[in-house]
Amino acid sequence: MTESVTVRVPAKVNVQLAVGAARADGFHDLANVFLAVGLYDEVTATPADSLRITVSGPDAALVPLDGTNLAARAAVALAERHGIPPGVHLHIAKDIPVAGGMAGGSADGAAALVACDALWGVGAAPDELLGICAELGSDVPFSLVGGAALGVGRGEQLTSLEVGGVFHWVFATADGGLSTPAVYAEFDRLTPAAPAPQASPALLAALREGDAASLAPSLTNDLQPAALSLRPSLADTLRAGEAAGALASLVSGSGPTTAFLAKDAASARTVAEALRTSGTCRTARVATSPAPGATILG
Ligand SMILES: C[C@@](CO)(OP(=O)(O)O)[C@H](O)COP(=O)(O)OP(=O)(O)OC[C@H]1O[C@@H](n2ccc(N)nc2=O)[C@H](O)[C@@H]1O
Ligand SMILES: Nc1ncnc2c1ncn2[C@@H]1O[C@H](COP(=O)(O)OP(=O)(O)O)[C@@H](O)[C@H]1O
Repeated sequence: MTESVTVRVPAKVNVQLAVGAARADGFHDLANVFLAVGLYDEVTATPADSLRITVSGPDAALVPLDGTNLAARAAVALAERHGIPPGVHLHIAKDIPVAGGMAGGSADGAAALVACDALWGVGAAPDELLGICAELGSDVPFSLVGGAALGVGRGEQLTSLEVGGVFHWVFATADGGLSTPAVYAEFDRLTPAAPAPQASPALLAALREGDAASLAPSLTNDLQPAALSLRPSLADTLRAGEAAGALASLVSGSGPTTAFLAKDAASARTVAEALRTSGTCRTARVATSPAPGATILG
């Protein structure tokens, strides 16, 4: 019997997040251009008598260990469909900021699904895995596939996008998270008549070309004013990164992590160092994109 399976899964940044009006079901229609970035969690699944979650890493204390953890929900969803008892120990080695707008929980859900599928020998088809991901959360399907994709509907209906080069990023993390529903509610308050969301052709072309200078002016996040309204100090972080030479800055998804696009690896290191000493963030990390989706290691 397989002893354990480890799956590595990336964080994401939304290079365009166009948000429409709230729907009857409470979700918002999106044109959500996801880009996977090379900051990773690893989820290891090991046989156990019952479902158990453990977490390591600097933010481990912020992660729920009960059935609300997206990794636990993924294991239960797969087990129920296939009539398998969900006996598994899932260990999450957490490096993605928690509640930071980088889809760390979604990443763990996708990783746990792939790990349990392999551990239990289920062999679910990719479409079944994607369907389970969409039930777990709007961002979870993207964590499974990685790379770059346009997400429509609530963000779960994906079309893969071509990326023609490597992009260099800096991510400034903040103390304390922001709640995704609270940021969407603030968006509704600030945007009484949101137009239908549309992906930007210029942005898609810049991704295709792999050209950071063309991507920079196209980066947009409709949730940014709402995140700044709830956390005004993020404006200082955005200014600090731009002053240090970033080509562009934006809030990552619902925040409060802020993302800075750099010209190259050396510029990314300079921007990160300036942010670390600026006093406007907790820390700053460099990462490149695109990155592969949930991948079994070894
Ligand atoms: C904003 C984004 C951008 O990619 O991510 P984060 O920045 O939080 O990581 C996503 O839309 C977050 O997706 P995810 O975190 O999976 O959300 P879900 O679990 O599906 O939904 C949580 C809550 O967010 C709101 N929500 C989410 C997606 C959507 N299209 N419209 C919404 O209004 C709803 O209030 C919903 O109850
Ligand atoms: N495996 C997980 N890792 C992190 N948070 C999780 C996880 N499972 C559930 N959560 C819950 O999801 C919330 C949002 O976390 P996260 O996915 O990291 O942020 P975001 O939605 O901003 O990208 C957390 O505050 C936590 O309560």
